[in-house]
Amino acid sequence: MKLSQTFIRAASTSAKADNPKFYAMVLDFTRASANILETKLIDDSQIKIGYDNAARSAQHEALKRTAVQKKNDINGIFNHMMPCNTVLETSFRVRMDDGSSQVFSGYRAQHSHHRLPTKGGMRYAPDVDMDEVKALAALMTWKCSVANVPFGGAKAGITCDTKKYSKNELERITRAFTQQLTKHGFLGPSIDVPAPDMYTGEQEMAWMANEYQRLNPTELNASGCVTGKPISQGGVHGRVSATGRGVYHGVDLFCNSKKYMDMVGLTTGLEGKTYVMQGFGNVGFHSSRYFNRHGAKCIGVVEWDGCLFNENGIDIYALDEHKMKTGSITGFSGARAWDESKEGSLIEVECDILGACAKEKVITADNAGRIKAKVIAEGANGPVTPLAHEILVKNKCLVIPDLYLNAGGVTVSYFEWLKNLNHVSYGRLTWEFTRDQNMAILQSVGDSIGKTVTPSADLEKRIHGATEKDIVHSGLAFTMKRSGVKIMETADEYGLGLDIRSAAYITSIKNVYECYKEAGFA
Ligand SMILES: NC(=O)C1=CN([C@@H]2O[C@H](COP(=O)(O)OP(=O)(O)OC[C@H]3O[C@@H](n4cnc5c(N)ncnc54)[C@H](O)[C@@H]3O)[C@@H](O)[C@H]2O)C=CC1
Ligand SMILES: O=C(O)CCC(=O)C(=O)O
Repeated sequence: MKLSQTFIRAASTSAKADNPKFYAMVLDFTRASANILETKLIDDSQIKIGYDNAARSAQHEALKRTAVQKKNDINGIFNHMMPCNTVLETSFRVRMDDGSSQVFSGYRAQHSHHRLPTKGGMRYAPDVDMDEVKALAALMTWKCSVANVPFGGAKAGITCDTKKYSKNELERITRAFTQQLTKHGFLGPSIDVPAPDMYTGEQEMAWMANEYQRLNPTELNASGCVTGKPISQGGVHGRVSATGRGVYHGVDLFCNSKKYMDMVGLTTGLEGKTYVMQGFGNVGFHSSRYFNRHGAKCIGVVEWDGCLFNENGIDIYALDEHKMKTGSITGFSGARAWDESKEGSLIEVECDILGACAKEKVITADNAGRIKAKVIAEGANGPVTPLAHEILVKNKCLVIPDLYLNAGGVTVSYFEWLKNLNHVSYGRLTWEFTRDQNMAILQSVGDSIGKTVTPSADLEKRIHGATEKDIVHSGLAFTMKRSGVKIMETADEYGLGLDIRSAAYITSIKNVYECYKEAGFA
């Protein structure tokens, strides 16, 4: 039963070359799920809910509305949730090392203000444009919502090829953009908080934080204007590897579900599974680290300038060293070069898991039918188009979607932001207290049995309170597990089978919808 004509999957309109505009593609996924949710929301308003629930009076109101009125109520909110709320496009001039100057285009899109600050990374790439930034900002809203991270979504980008600029030039570009964001009200710990994304990292975040602090010298919480900073600038332990670590937790959760593994014809667990990794940057490398640590084997790596294959397994640490030294994965001696012009695309080889950790729109209707991996891990944002998604689900491939799977980064960014607002690192206040308490317990046990009880070597290691790293890792693992289980429940409730993307979007849209509905009109 489809009550809404408003949200119709638009994939068919982008069928010809399957190269949809990125923002249209995210809208397409969102609307398809909003469509499914709308029907359920209308039906659900007939169900009796508990007495102590604040929603009860609202539900009584809803019971008086006709189906058409309810549909209009819901669509009124959905229509507000779809577009980007505010966007900034700015051009700014930067002095180059040789004394000349160059003009750059920078963008920031804030998709949804239902929670503030808005949050999302900042990328530097030659093809960055407003469409891309808007798409990524919208994805951030759905990502934060599905992971229960209390931010609205945003994203920034500068159109530039980082390989062409010196470190000093990159610093001036970053500082100039920070000035633009600040001047136009698109940056601040309570307004909008960027983080790393493609071709940006701790260094760019440090420059941004420093420039913002320079412009706002009396702002107490200034360091919370950006996350992903180095520890010395108020960063948190574990942010650099957080996205990859989250990718591992999400993949591990699904790979340990007998139900999902039966659906795709794999045994449970990560142990012994083979994988190909596309994109060997921050997300790809750290995902690989955790996959390997839990027994999976990397047989292929795909980068923009070359591919590597070794069916016996690639030493990803040695490869990382090689990439750090040479700037490329090519020429690595621990695997053979894979020639895509003769051997076909490496992402299409036989393997259990394909890590899509490079960029958007890499799996389209043109190659989706040839993908042999049983699980696709969307570490990147938007790697699969809507048409490709339909083909993959039909071919019994489990696509673990971006909005859930790569939410580890923003989750740990949330922890960093909280640390900045609290002005104290995690664990500092309880470190000694926990040790004293544990020693007192051992003393008490010893007194009651009349012996001296000393801590074992293992207990000695953990006798203090949790470190910042322990807390961050545990908060991340909990978040990924809780959101993953919730998505699985939604998939069951709506009978979605392997369409986990729709399950994640439905879960996420519902949270944002409820937030807007209960907040009322301004
Ligand atoms: N860094 C983070 O915390 C998060 C990143 N993401 C997403 O993950 C993806 C990757 O981001 P990062 O790892 O941070 O960027 P990165 O810049 O560290 O790494 C990207 C890697 O992909 C490679 N690459 C670029 N184009 C490629 C192509 N056509 N084929 C194969 N490889 C290609 C690059 O050479 C680079 O090694 C992006 O979609 C980003 O939006 C998502 C969530 C958080
Ligand atoms: O850490 C953050 O705030 C955002 C990370 C990000 O850009 C993303 O998840 O795509």
